[in-house]
Amino acid sequence: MSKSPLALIVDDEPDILQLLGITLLRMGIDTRKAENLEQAYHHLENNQFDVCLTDMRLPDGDGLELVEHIQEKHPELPVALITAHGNMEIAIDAMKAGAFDFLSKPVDLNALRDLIGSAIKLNQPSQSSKKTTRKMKKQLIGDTPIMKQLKQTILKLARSQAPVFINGESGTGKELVAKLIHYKGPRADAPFVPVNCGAIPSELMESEFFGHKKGSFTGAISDKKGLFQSADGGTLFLDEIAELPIAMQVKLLRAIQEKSVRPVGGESEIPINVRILSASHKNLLELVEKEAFRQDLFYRINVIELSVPSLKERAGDIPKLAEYLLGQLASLHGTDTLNISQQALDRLIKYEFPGNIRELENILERATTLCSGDEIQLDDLNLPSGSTDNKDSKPQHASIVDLPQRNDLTLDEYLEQIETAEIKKAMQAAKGNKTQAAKLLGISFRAMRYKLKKLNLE
Ligand SMILES: Nc1ncnc2c1ncn2[C@@H]1O[C@H](COP(=O)(O)OP(=O)(O)OP(=O)(O)O)[C@@H](O)[C@H]1O
Repeated sequence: MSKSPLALIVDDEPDILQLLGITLLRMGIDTRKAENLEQAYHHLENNQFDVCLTDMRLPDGDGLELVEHIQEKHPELPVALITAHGNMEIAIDAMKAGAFDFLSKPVDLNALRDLIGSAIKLNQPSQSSKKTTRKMKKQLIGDTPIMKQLKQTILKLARSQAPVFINGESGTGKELVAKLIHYKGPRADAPFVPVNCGAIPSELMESEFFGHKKGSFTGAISDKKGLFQSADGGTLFLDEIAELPIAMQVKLLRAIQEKSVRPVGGESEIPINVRILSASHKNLLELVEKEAFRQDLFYRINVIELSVPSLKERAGDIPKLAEYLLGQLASLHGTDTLNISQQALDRLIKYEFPGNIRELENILERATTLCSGDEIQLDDLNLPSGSTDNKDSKPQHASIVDLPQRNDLTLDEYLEQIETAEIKKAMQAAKGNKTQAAKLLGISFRAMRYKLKKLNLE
């Protein structure tokens, strides 16, 4: 028979210790109880725990000290803090210090069960890793020091429930990193729900995020679950979070803080248990300073910030990446994997990659089509000549070239012509992907949609 998991619970109020103990016992978890730090340290020395739950205020110190002690002496042990209601600052500090999660007082027993359940799963990695392998078809390739460090951080963050903000240039792999954090953690069996915040029309946002009730607005022909509910038990990945309109930022903050949502037209709140990961290629702090992003939401989602390096910063990974991506293309097309000539590889290593790995993928896909033998040659890459190793040069698709003659066009007509040409070029470079094309042009997805419509380019 396998042993029951063991939890350490630390609180100076005997009633609370008893309530926590009974709840955990009903979950099949044994407990050791401590009323202060000294007793907690003693138990930690003499037992092998699966999870620790501690109150913030203790007679001989505070819960943060215990979090730090555990981080140092027992880094594998998930520890969660119980904080006074509404004291988010301490909860955030605790997560930054390495706490796995937090609970607010009065402790909601359902939330407690979810939290303990997730923590216990961390010690049964075999199940999740099988799942990970099945669901993660893509790998994070790279073994330059900066990538090795990133992979280690991902594993550490996967064990925590802390919100993580992933920053990095477009196409660097932010979504892939978010997926790994999810699939390598205790939520791997529940959904990973990605959402591009720039791609939802603002009038539909509330209903997309929180769901709606039948008849709550024209077109609401049946009840609909929102993204939060779809991600229940799992992870909601808010990509391009900087694009969220301010009004939606307020509603999002509320949902994250209250851990519940109210569907449009609904009467009651629905509790949700979702980990929030977010990403943007923009500098959120700058947006906070310009008042384009709410500071309170920024602090809430940016408990931990993770930077994904650009491809330029890890050019040493290009040969391995090229080999891996060519393998992926071959299995997609059901063909043999193409090789790549040394000359072509050298050219790629020198190239600037404004669009990072997504651009490398596109270049190799195009090269695969153009290649007539079994080895990709320099010409097959079809890289813009003169682009490149020169740090000051601009990516081809982001610069205005060959300005047309204005002749007798009005200024507006002339500018429209240039705009049309640039948008077409970006759409081509992005293979028709509007989000990507908008990024290349440095405009929001909404602006892109508006322009495509206005210029009749759809
Ligand atoms: N280290 C890597 N190894 C292998 N493939 C990668 C790696 N990083 C990114 N990719 C691939 O590159 C493509 C772009 O990655 P992803 O969509 O995660 O980037 P992103 O930073 O989220 O982009 P955006 O800012 O445009 O949303 C994906 O197909 C992804 O699988």
